[in-house]
Amino acid sequence: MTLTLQSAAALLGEHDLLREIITPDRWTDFASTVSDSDVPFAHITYDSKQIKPRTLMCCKGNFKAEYLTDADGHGMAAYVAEHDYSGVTRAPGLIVNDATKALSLLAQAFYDYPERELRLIGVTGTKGKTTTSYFTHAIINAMSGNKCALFSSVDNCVDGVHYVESDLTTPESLDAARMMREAVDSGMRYLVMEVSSQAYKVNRVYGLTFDAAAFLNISPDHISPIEHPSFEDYLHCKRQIVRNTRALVLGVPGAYAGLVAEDAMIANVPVTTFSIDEPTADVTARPIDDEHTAFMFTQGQPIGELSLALEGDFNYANACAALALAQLVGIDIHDPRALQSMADVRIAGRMEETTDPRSDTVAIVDYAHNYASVNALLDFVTRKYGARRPRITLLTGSAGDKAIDRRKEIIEAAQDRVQRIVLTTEDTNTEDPMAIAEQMLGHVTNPDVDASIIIDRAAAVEDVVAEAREHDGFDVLLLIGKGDERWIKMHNKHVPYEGDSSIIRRLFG
Ligand SMILES: CC(=O)N[C@H]1[C@@H](OP(=O)(O)OP(=O)(O)OC[C@H]2O[C@@H](n3ccc(=O)[nH]c3=O)[C@H](O)[C@@H]2O)O[C@H](CO)[C@@H](O)[C@@H]1O[C@H](C)C(=O)N[C@@H](C)C(=O)N[C@H](CCC(=O)O)C(=O)O
Ligand SMILES: Nc1ncnc2c1ncn2[C@@H]1O[C@H](COP(=O)(O)OP(=O)(O)OP(=O)(O)O)[C@@H](O)[C@H]1O
Repeated sequence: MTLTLQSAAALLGEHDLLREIITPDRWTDFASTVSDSDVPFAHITYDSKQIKPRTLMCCKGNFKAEYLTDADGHGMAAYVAEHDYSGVTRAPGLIVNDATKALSLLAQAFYDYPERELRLIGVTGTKGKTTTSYFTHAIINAMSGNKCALFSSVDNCVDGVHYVESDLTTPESLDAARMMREAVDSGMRYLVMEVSSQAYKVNRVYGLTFDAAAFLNISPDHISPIEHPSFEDYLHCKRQIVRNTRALVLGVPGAYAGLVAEDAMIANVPVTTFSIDEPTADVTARPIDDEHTAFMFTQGQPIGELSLALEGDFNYANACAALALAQLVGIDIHDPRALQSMADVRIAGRMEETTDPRSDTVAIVDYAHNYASVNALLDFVTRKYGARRPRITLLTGSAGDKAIDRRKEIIEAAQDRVQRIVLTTEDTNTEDPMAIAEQMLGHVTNPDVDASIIIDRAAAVEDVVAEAREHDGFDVLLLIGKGDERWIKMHNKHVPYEGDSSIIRRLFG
């Protein structure tokens, strides 16, 4: 399909989004009466700085009229917006009820519906989206000759070769449609994508139907003025994936899993359950040794044994979800290559464990940054190292401007299970890092925990390593929340940072 003003108006009309078309001379319902309405658009964008001749400009979010001041000079052919901008442009405006929904639909049309040429897999949940996406990607690639694209919060890959660091967990709808077209043109036949609650909140996946989607788990997170006003809103947004998929993979037992199963029943969507705790689930994994270094996977009958490079019981749960997803898009998960494809998957900054050659110390760099993940990480440490009675140090901060509850929850998850807490800078953005650290310190109520603040994150990592080296005994250092990221978000900018993983590599040699 070639997108023109006429076809755009028709599409928006079909979805009951079009209010009217505004030109400087008159307002109309009939797109065909607008000049050049049958001439295809050459470009589509949501950023006025990208306008070129014959661009369809989609104005959404905190858009300001002044952004369009030079738009006519740059060749804007038309705009889509919730407001009338005829005061600053002579281009026709498609005025809509909801600009983000319009953007998603128009982007899919502009790029000729690439999602219809891909088997689409979506992964949502509070924790495990990235890991499950990587596992699913690995299985499908192994079984399809590398024909699987990936959109994740770590990076995106549209051609099976190049991985590009991503900005968002779920890309803006227009970027997603463009990357899906690139993926199809590069020969990809599958796409695995993480779907955040924000993606549904701001319509980044509006109009997309997944062939298979996973609802992994849910726990309170992402509640803040710029994300979700309440847990109810967060869960409601995540639940939208159920009615936008042809088949659902559901983690059980789990908070609200019953509600999500009801959603699926109402939407007539078949459910495949997975679990490492509930033996009656469809896909399960059970440890085969006391150390939990390998698990047996089953789906009615045994699938096989697997030892993951990514340790932690929760990663075996993520692997169950990945198997179920892959099967739903036609992969034979009983072929041993499917299971083994996950064995060596590593994700930068997740469960990276390094032993200090100079002392009895293990450092784990991980991306845990809320109650559920800190708890899961500490379960792992207890299981693996508990018998050695380690002195556990948690180095953490918490993000600024968003997910405010994490500041308390991280401390609550950790304070009765660690001996030392060092509070430091995370992506504090427009907030003062010291203020966040002090808030977190204020939540420490266990008098036995030695808690303090070292604001400079690199210095904090160096300090906890030095402390462990001086300590006479076994130490486990948990450096969480930044993974392998080489920047810290401050005042809306990415400020270069050496990275927790690379500081550990430098110190441990
Ligand atoms: C709340 C939210 O979803 N915000 C996203 C949204 O911003 P927005 O539409 O309000 O954009 P804006 O930056 O205010 O600007 C308004 C519009 O003016 C345009 N503009 C701006 C300047 C100019 O000169 N000309 C111009 O046209 C911009 O391109 C934009 O389209 O659209 C932008 C891209 O189009 C996103 O970058 C931005 O994400 C912000 C940065 C963000 O951090 N979002 C977080 C909360 C988020 O989405 N997180 C989730 C993960 C969390 C989870 O796991 O649930 C995620 O999926 O990443
Ligand atoms: N199934 C799970 N249950 C609990 N914790 C998990 C699970 N999977 C991963 N984790 C923990 O959460 C951290 C982040 O994992 P991952 O990146 O896969 O999740 P995510 O949902 O993509 O997270 P985010 O939305 O914060 O980017 C891991 O480093 C680990 O500590």
